[in-house]
Amino acid sequence: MFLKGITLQKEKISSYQSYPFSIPVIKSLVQLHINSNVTFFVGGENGSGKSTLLEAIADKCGFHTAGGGRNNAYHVDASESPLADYIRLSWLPKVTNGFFLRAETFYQFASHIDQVGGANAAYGGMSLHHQSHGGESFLSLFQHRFHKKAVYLLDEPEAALSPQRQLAFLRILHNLTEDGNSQFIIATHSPILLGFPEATIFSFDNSNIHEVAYEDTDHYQITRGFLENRERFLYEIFKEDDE
Ligand SMILES: Nc1ncnc2c1ncn2[C@@H]1O[C@H](COP(=O)(O)OP(=O)(O)OP(=O)(O)O)[C@@H](O)[C@H]1O
Repeated sequence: MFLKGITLQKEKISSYQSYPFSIPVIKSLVQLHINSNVTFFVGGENGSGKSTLLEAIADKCGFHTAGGGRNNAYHVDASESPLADYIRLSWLPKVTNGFFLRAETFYQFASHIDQVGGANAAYGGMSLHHQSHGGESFLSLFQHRFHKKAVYLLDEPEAALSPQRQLAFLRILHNLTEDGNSQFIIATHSPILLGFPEATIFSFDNSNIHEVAYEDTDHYQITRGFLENRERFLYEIFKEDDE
């Protein structure tokens, strides 16, 4: 583990009226202690601030905020992270290797790798575009590039992964983190990814960031309820419309 904590430097903030400080979880953030090699950010409600915080961490790490590593300043407009200047990262030890990946920019990222001749061993020996759709190239990236002491920041990686590939991704996550050489922070809505053992899950619901057990997440409970009794579940939600 490398990144141990994130502190909001409140003394620098002059107003909480506008983005990003108007987001409840950012407003209430003091310090977030990271204590696992795999940390998840979840929020039942959309727009709870997960991407905002992840992007600020990426910016602070020096990663391209459109998604990518330090040397991947490819042409997708990097968004300014208005939060980055207001957070402090605590490291032990500090690492500079790593990667920020956003599902929606993965396609552009694959193009960039093609352009710079990146279809080499680091990416599985073939163009990412030629590896049957996003899902496979995505896994190829994890398998071939993620092997150094590094911190990886992933925003909804499940968007490019089928359920089987999410399981394959869990195996890669296991292999990369068991020796402590890699650290991941992942914003996700996937009940499969969240099931990674010994991960810490931080919920962004109810206006503050707090740790939750896997079984207590909405993602687990809703998926379980749905799969266990789909007919009943659907009856209940359709009934709400009819009332
Ligand atoms: N650049 C911006 N300027 C102003 N408001 C923004 C900006 N980016 C995001 N927001 C708003 O900030 C809030 C938090 O957004 P964010 O994308 O961080 O949430 P999230 O938890 O990642 O959501 P989701 O689960 O839908 O991906 C949302 O209300 C969003 O509309």
